[in-house]
Amino acid sequence: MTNVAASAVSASPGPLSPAPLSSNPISLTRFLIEEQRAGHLGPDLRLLIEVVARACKRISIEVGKGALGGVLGDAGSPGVGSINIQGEAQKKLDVIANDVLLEANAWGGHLAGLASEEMDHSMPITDISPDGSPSGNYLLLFDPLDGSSNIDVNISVGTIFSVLRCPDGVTTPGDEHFLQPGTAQVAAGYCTYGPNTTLVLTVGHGTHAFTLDREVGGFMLTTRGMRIPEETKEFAVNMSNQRHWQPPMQAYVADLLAGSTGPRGKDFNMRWVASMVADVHRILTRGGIFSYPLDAKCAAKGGRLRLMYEANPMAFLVEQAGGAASTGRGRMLEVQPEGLHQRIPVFLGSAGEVEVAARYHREHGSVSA
Ligand SMILES: O=P(O)(O)OC[C@H]1O[C@](O)(COP(=O)(O)O)[C@@H](O)[C@@H]1O
Ligand SMILES: [Mg+2]
Ligand SMILES: [Mg+2]
Repeated sequence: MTNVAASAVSASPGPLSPAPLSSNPISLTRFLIEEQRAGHLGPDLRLLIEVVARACKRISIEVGKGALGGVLGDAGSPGVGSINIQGEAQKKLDVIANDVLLEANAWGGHLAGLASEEMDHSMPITDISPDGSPSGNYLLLFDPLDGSSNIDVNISVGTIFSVLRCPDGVTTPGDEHFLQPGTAQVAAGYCTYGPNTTLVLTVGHGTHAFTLDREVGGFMLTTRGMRIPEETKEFAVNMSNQRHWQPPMQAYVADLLAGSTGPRGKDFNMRWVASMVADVHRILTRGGIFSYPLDAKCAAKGGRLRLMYEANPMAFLVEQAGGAASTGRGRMLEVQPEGLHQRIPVFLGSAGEVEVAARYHREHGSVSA
């Protein structure tokens, strides 16, 4: 059978022609089987990732319903609302996405336990599985819907996840068993629900992107081995927090803003989606630095972003794409977590620029969290 799209492309070569469509796209399933054959993951982890990907597909459908599906707005009853463990108002889609991930993983997620940004404590799978037994040896952590503040205005949101091993001999894991440094992650990924739905994944052998083919109903490999350029002229930060920043961040951003007239000797552009998934996806695609530093507003909590649900999985993905991830004081993945919902300052993206930000932290006084 002729691939009509491919032949149409090849009939009009030229500098503006899109790349020819592959006539034989690689599905997520086939990719994972190839990774298993290469010894990069075992069958249980492969199936666990398939379950999470299916859940993300389901969340994508829910997000896509928008105002027509009654999924926008706050969770809870009108005027009362619902507050999560983070002290943040929950959106209906925060709750829906969390429920989708819980249900998917209770029915065969190959897990011993899971933890969610939206839940006070972790949950052993024995509490939710149909037959009351753990179904595997892994621990799954997720931010079911990242960028909640963007849901109602139709801007990209996403799901972030991280997979750890359940410690040997533990069949009913508690919160303490999840407190492993990011270097212990065996897989991490996110799914962005934007103009298209893209799943970005690492099992420790590169970072790869899959786009949801809505006609086929599955994720197809669209970028094998994402690479973040080492240098950049683009930064992402919530500038409205500027007056609350500490001296190192004040100095760093002042020099970025000074551009070609300052010590950096080049002009920088700024982007801020306010959905970490979307900002990180841009950086994985074309480079840049993403930062959420410590500021006076979040200092008591240790930072704004969550170590276990946001910073660690993104740090793993970024490092696997040749980038770097830091707290400003050290490598993100080496932080020993002290709490399931711990927060942390984040600098990640192009390795050269992350090192520059870390240097400002070394040279302009210490960060106090
Ligand atoms: O409100 P701000 O300061 O722009 O913060 C935006 C940050 O908060 C987050 O939305 C937090 O995620 P949640 O929506 O999961 O709470 C990040 O995605 C994003 O980088
Ligand atoms: Mg989030
Ligand atoms: Mg969230």
